[in-house]
Amino acid sequence: MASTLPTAVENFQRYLRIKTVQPQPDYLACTQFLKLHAEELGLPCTVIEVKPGKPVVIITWEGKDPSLSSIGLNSHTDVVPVYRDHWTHDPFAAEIVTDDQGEQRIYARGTQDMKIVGWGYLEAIRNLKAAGHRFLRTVHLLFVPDEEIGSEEGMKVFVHQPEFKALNIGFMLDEGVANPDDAYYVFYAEKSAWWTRLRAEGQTGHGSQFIPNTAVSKLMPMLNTLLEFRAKEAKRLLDGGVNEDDQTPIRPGDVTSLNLTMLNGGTQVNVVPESIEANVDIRVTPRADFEEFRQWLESLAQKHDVKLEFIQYMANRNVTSLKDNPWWDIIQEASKELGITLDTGIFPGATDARFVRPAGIPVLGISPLRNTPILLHDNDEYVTVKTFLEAIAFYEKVISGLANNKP
Ligand code: MET
Ligand SMILES: [Zn+2]
Ligand SMILES: [Zn+2]
Repeated sequence: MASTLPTAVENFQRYLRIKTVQPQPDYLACTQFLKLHAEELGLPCTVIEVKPGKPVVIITWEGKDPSLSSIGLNSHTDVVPVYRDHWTHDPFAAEIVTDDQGEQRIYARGTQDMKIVGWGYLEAIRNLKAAGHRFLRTVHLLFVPDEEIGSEEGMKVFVHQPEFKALNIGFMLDEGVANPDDAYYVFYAEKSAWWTRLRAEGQTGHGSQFIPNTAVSKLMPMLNTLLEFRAKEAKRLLDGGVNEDDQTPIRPGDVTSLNLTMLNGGTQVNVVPESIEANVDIRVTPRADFEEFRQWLESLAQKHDVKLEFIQYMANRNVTSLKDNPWWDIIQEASKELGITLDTGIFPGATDARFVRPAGIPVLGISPLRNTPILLHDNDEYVTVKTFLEAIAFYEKVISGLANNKP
């Protein structure tokens, strides 16, 4: 039996169906869609091309006192690729399927990361506006490109442009991650992504011979050392100890993670490869000594005659303090009223907040996903309709509070 879905859910499905999937996101369709909804809302929509074909879409709801600093509601529009064969549902159909608990699940790439956030903001604004509210501060919805590939033509550049400065953002919300437990995670800092390319060159020859000095014999020992380090950090997390400096329990943001994500080399099975390349996704916790860790990596590379290059490198210690932070107080108050528990920590991945915090703007990362398995970048990514509707209610409360924060 077909049940009627709230319009908000149907809109969300439409947003999910836009293939903003890397490496060739359909930003054109996405921008048109956002413009259409801005028009429906009666709100001005500005499109700023950070680089040709890389649009930042800003929907603005002006406050009663536009001279006050504004509220930025940030979300990226791009999503990561899928392994289609491993999905049981079309990742871009946004099909709704009822699960064993009777919950309606919306399956689509980007449901969790992070279209639920962007669309949650938008539907919250729609409801608030329809209810006749008008707030003190201006609210800007920012839909930004290319976060999933490092933001080189996204927030990383935009944050330095005059158009960003003109938004006069005093506080920003961005993404977090789903929590299998009954609380929303709130992130005040994040780990630094060091995307590392390792390349070894060596002697080639016949695959039947014991060729000395091969590329593989150089790279492998280095990779093995890295994987040992990985196991040590994983164990530290699993053992459930405490952080030395402040005695808080060790969480994913408090350890350095590392994954060998790409391995390339070789031309034919019986030819010893002249070169081999490994890409390693390293996420360094802000609790680590960046300089010391970097030196360790570089000395390892040197020892094994491996070339090391950082394709993405940030030594980011920027933290949004939760002490004496009125924005945080407002979020806590709103959550309390809704009976939603918050759990604070350091984000294990990277978000656009790492470019915004250094501009002196406090940013908190929240994805309103509780009692939800972590499926970002994974197969069969989904959120439930119930979760999406709760997200809208959460943002309504939070946005009202933030936008009415008296100076
Ligand atoms: N958000 C993505 C990630 O954490 C891309 C960030 S670019 C370092 O992998
Ligand atoms: Zn994301
Ligand atoms: Zn992501």
